[in-house]
Amino acid sequence: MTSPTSLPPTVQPDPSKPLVVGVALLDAADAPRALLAARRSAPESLAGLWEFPGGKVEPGEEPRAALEREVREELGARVRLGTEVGAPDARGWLLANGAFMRVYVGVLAEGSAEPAPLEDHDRLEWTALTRQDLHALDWIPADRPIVDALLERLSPERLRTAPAV
Ligand SMILES: Nc1nc2c([nH]c(=O)n2[C@H]2C[C@H](O)[C@@H](COP(=O)(O)OP(=O)(O)OP(=O)(O)O)O2)c(=O)[nH]1
Repeated sequence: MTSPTSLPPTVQPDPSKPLVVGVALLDAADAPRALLAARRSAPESLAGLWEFPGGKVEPGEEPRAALEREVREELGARVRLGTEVGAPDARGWLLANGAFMRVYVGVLAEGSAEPAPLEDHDRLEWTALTRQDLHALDWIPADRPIVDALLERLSPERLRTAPAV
């Protein structure tokens, strides 16, 4: 399946949509080499596309707590979250339906189970942190700029001065 590489320019923010949170789950906090990409199994419109594990923040929930919950439910794993992958808009990354998504880097918490595709996904892939390998996946189009921002942030030059997580 092929998908467009960018969002249509007509997407408008929709404040009625709940915030979405996603994790850029790395294999290591120091000198990471791989990112866990997850392939959606539903709904039909998104099935087969790759994404950052996560989901919608529930009313009254704090974004990071929501993300820890989503990772527990979807992957059966516990994460240690780091800082946010900064978006051009303070509200987060604009998605195709007008919702915003905030993305945090993270690693598996000590003693966590290995992630498994328990809910919403049919495949998980530890993918090399290279432009070529990451963009070879058929991402939800709105996620491609986030992949680029992540690669920029994890560039060797940046990692020399700031830890990944
Ligand atoms: N989790 C996630 N959702 C994304 C990404 N990119 C993107 O456009 N989305 C969209 C897809 C969905 O419309 C929405 C997230 O919904 P979801 O189905 O993952 O949320 P959820 O787990 O809370 O599910 P539900 O309660 O609605 O069933 O954000 C991404 O990288 N990760």
